[in-house]
Amino acid sequence: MTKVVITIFGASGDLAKRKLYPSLFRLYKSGILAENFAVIGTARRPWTKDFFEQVVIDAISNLATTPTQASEFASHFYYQSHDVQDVAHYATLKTLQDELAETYKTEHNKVFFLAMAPEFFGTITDHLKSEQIVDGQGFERLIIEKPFGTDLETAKQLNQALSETFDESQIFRIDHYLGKEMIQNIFAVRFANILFEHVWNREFIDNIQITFAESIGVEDRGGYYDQSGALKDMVQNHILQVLSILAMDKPASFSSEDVLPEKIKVLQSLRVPDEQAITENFVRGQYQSGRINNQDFQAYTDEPSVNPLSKTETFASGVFFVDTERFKDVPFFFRTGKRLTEKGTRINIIFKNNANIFGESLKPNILTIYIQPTEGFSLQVNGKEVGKTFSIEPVKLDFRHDADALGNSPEAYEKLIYDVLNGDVTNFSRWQEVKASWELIDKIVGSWQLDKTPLQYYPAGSMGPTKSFALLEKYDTNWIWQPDIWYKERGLL
Ligand SMILES: NC(=O)C1=CN([C@@H]2O[C@H](COP(=O)(O)OP(=O)(O)OC[C@H]3O[C@@H](n4cnc5c(N)ncnc54)[C@H](OP(=O)(O)O)[C@@H]3O)[C@@H](O)[C@H]2O)C=CC1
Ligand SMILES: O=C1O[C@H](COP(=O)(O)O)[C@@H](O)[C@H](O)[C@H]1O
Repeated sequence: MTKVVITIFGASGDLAKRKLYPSLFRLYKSGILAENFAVIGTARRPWTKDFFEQVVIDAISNLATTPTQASEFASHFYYQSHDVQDVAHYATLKTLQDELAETYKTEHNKVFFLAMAPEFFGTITDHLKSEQIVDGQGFERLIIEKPFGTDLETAKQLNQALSETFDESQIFRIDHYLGKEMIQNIFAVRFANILFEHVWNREFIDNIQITFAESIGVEDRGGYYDQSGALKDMVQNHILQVLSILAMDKPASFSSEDVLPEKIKVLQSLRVPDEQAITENFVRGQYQSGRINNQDFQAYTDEPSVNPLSKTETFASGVFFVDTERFKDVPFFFRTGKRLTEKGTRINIIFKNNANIFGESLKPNILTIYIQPTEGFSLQVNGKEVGKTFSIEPVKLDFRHDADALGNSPEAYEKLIYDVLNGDVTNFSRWQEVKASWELIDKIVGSWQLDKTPLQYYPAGSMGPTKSFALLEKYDTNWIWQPDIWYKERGLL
């Protein structure tokens, strides 16, 4: 049971309501948060404690077993109307925090969750220090949301600002993909199976394919997204984090002290492409109007808050190389985009074909890690086709479940908040990782901004521009995964 006061900046926002309150409630139901915790919610709007409690109750209504359970949980929530730019408000916050520490006997342990626009992060942490809300008593941890900067320079400035108040071990940079069940499961697949551990290298792996496909568009986030684009929104953080887990060397133990340096080593070993390699090896796309599941969708440039002349990419694809002994010259292909055929987050590890005794070319072994919407693994292996003659056919060993149907698969945020309460930084991005990934992404963004790689258009409901398929053909391979509809349209299913 953790003793703590958690202060949420941005308590009236979307993230707080959709993710944070349900996650805190699950931790409450499982007893990790019990009597000795309180939550201070802050935002500018003038809510009362009663109103805030009701907001929290509404946010957890589908998770609570009884109304009493929901209201007991919500009674731990306190609201403080607060403009983060106004120093005077921090004095009131300090008083409330000290009172709650006494009332709930939290031993002055504190967590600060910055669930607001990143431009406020530095201001908040400065005031937390100057007004002695961070006072050196108990544990003091800071959780911050993405994006961590918009390029290397702004990321450095932000990091410098945060480090005036918190040291690196106190900063938890959220990448919610690191809280996903199947992303964490990559560690188990790689290091708990002798079957994979010894073949996880350039000698046996031909290529790795990472697909993070979304069928949604930019929804109501056009303003943010148009300044960001797929590369910064999904690749700089989530895809490179996942790649670092896939490519890392075996850590001496499964502790943050051993795991994180291995991940950092991968990100620092990413080959930085020159101009020519960027043009040849990376694809940027933007969706036009199209149909998904018999529904019409408008083009990206017609979305609200998007510049009608925007050249922002809603799709990014390419190939990364990790110059380590383990993976030198093995292509790590990736693609991610909005308004693609369907939501599908998965990783395919394609093994090399060995010389065989059967006199025919065989299909490769393929390990697929399904991240969402279903979770699980499959392994394509070759077997004998049933019958009198002897021929080989690939079969799939498949283990999958629907995370929602299972109902107890903890939300990524629940797992990550649990880690913060335990002071475990393993599933958070360290500054050196962020720095290394921006160094690479800045290079590509710079080239794209000069329009050296032409923007490719794709219809909503497709799997992105044809150039993304041509890229893999250049490397004598294909995207292993396509949605069923893709095969149907080509008469292959
Ligand atoms: N929503 C999501 O699913 C995700 C969000 N994120 C990140 O999380 C952060 C928050 O996102 P989201 O919840 O969607 O944003 P919202 O716009 O929904 O919420 C912003 C919050 O900040 C408060 N706020 C704004 N200005 C001030 C101010 N000057 N002083 C005090 N409070 C202020 C708002 O309340 P009020 O207006 O009352 O002041 C509101 O509570 C962002 O960094 C975003 O990138 C990351 C991944 C997913
Ligand atoms: O960080 C982000 O992630 C979501 C996709 O997350 P998922 O958990 O639903 O796969 C993406 O839609 C959003 O643009 C991006 O900011």
